[in-house]
Amino acid sequence: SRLLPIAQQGEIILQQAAHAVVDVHAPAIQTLIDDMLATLLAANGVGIAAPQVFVPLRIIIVASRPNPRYPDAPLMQPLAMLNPEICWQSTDTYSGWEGCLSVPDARAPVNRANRLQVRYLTREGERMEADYAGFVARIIQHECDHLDGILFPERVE
Ligand SMILES: O=C(O)C[C@@H](Cc1ccccc1)[C@H](O)SCc1ccccc1
Ligand SMILES: [Zn+2]
Repeated sequence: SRLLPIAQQGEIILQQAAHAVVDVHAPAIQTLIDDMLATLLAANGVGIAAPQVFVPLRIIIVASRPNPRYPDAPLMQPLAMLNPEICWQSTDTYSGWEGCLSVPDARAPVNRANRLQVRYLTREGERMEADYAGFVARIIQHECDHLDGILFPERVE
């Protein structure tokens, strides 16, 4: 895997909507997922979206782990979600600190839905639908915002 450059706030790619993946099995897609994972881990992130590595595709990786701000965050195997769609989210929201690999040195409290249901394709092309809550739901909302060109400072009230 390669470490990819991470787009910083101001790059137009971060403000654009990304395109759906058509062929999940394409070698270039599989390589991109591996490179996004390596880049995410090297940057100590808990999530990353393809536009952040200058690729306008609807691919995110969710990789929650306990961290100073969220010591009780679940430790999970990094999960690639292709063409993710949040198909339901709770009206109850909660505020939590967020950061962003594309907005360095910024931390702010953001209100996010506490629970959600997301439909996506796995990297093997399997259709999945799953429920998430808490910090993992927060990461998913943050990453799906990236796919629509939205950065977390735009969510700060
Ligand atoms: O830039 C990104 O998308 C990755 C963010 C993901 C994130 C979303 C919501 C809340 C926290 C993080 C990076 O992981 S920022 C680094 C980080 C890691 C753990 C906790 C907070 C911030
Ligand atoms: Zn981000």
